[in-house]
Amino acid sequence: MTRKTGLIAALDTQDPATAKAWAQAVAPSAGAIKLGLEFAYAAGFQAVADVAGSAPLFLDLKLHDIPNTVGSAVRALSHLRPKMLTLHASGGRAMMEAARQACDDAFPAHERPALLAVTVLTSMDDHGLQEIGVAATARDQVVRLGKLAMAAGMDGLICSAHELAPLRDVLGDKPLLVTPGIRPAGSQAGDQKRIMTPAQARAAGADWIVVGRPITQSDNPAAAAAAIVAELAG
Ligand SMILES: O=c1ccn([C@@H]2O[C@H](COP(=O)(O)O)[C@@H](O)[C@H]2O)c(=O)[nH]1
Repeated sequence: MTRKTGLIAALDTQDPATAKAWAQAVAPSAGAIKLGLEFAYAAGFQAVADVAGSAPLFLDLKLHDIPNTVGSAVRALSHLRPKMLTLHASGGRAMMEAARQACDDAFPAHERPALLAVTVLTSMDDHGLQEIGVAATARDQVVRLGKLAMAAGMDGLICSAHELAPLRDVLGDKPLLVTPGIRPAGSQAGDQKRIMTPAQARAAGADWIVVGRPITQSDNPAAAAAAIVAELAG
């Protein structure tokens, strides 16, 4: 199956004016903008709504709490009409099912966000997993949590590009697979551990790649985003 891989630009800042400027800069290239914990905590949800006004919103709040609280949080977020919303698969089946139910209740059918379960953060490697008591490799843990998330009714998964092939082998074409940890050749990995270039992620079968600092910390965010999209098309 041939996939078209889209770009989601991660706008990690605390400043609404900066986020708006970046959103405008990447608008010709990005299929969605990602606002997450840093921006929501610093600027508030009205600012999230303002910045997202003109672009599809990937709301990366990585919900992780007891089922009742996560379900209520999904209901409380419904006015933002995100295109995608994240939660942690490690919160377990009942938590994800509560999010699914809340989403189906609180959103009109044609405006339901894709619920995406974070499997293993792309900043973690096998050693980092061992430190928190997970003996499995990152790859095996991603597949284990990916299967659980899809059984709990999630629409897709957040994973690194390294796990795309094993996930497709086990879960097929249905899940929306979204990969942060993307670094164009020559850019700094920073805190990301499981990385690939945009072209490698596309070849591996990503539906979306998420790119933040290589765009926002460049001298020209519009050109950086356009170069990534050109790499995806090439
Ligand atoms: O496993 C995950 C889940 C989410 N993220 C988010 O993606 C962006 C990546 O930003 P970069 O600057 O390109 O590293 C960031 O907002 C994370 O919160 C992730 O990196 N890994």
